[in-house]
Amino acid sequence: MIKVGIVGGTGYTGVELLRLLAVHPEAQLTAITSRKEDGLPVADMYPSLRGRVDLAFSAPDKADLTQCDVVFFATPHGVAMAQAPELLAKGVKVIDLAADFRIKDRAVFEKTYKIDHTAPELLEQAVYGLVELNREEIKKANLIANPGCYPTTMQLGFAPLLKAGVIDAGNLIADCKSGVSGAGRKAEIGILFSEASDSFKAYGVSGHRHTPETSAQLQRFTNDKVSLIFTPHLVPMIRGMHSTLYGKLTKDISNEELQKLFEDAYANEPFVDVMPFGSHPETRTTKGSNMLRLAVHRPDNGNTVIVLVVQDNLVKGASGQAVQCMNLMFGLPEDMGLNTIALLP
Ligand SMILES: NC(=O)C1=CN([C@@H]2O[C@H](COP(=O)(O)OP(=O)(O)OC[C@H]3O[C@@H](n4cnc5c(N)ncnc54)[C@H](OP(=O)(O)O)[C@@H]3O)[C@@H](O)[C@H]2O)C=CC1
Ligand SMILES: CC(=O)N[C@@H](CCC(=O)OP(=O)(O)O)C(=O)O
Repeated sequence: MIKVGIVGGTGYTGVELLRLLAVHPEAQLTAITSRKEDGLPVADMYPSLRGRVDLAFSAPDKADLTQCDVVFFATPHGVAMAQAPELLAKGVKVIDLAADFRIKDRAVFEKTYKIDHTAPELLEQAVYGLVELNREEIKKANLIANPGCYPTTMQLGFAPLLKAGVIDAGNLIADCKSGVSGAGRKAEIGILFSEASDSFKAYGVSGHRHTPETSAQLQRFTNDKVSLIFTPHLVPMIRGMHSTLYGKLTKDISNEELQKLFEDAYANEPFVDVMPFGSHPETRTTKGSNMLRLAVHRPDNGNTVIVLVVQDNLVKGASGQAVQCMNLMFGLPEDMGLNTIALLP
């Protein structure tokens, strides 16, 4: 059994890790931290876990994380970088759901997150945990930088087009919508029920921290300079993400060939569903599951290709993706513990 620690077990991605790992056949939950809920049984806070998780939360400084085989950080940016060096030195694998190790360029990270990086020596060894685009590296990794939720949709949607060289890398547009759980479990005016439940708005339009992360990763797939415009929106739902991606075609290519690019790219992927050309994927078809669905469109057979991508931000966009990485890092079947079908309606 793999002994698992979770730092930040009370947050949304933390409890999602608990939901997935409590029924994972090879995972043994060993330590779950919370600064605020030290000593409280996990199932008292989350009764959905009654009979499944019999641990109590412990304060991070009391939890002996070094006894774990792997520690997930489901914490704000800046927490994992403080503890990862010691854990890695003691042979514990680390999977960070925050951004501490996602951007290789320290200066870009510090400018984007306005945090001084305290473990820059680990940036090079960290492996970006987007399995479909980085599987072999993840298998060998000790330190995973789990991708952001929006970047997962943008990369899986744009990558096949960039790899095939059929769109203008300098003209990528992503119009993305997230459910409110994407903002985490915290008290903040903008995510109160009466503020967010019957309304719809864009945010971060002049610059969101996921743009440098996504651009740097997409740059791996083309020699042309990537230029991405990314506009996130907050939608009145709890879970779910819908990204509408626009690319300008630069090659003469048929709709069938476009569709085939995606079908070939994801033919053997258990967690990417390429729907028939012209489909309209719905976020609810991914709710609670690790599946990401996408569909290709080409309005009026013109020179714009549109890729619609949906996922559950807390599963494929965060904790499910992290467990997918864990499975690979420990030589387990990639889909172990992740085969839940989405909730409908
Ligand atoms: N929500 C989402 O859809 C996604 C989130 N992410 C990323 O995952 C990470 C976690 O997100 P989310 O679960 O939404 O966040 P939440 O705000 O819901 O939870 C944060 C957790 O971290 C703990 N925590 C906060 N500060 C510290 C600290 N200094 N040291 C130790 N523990 C701390 C909190 O518990 P306590 O205060 O009791 O210690 C809490 O359990 C973030 O970096 C986020 O950006 C990534 C993809 C998607
Ligand atoms: C709705 C909402 O607020 N979403 C978050 C995205 C959270 C996330 O996945 O990103 P990181 O891990 O990079 O923080 C936001 O836009 O900040």
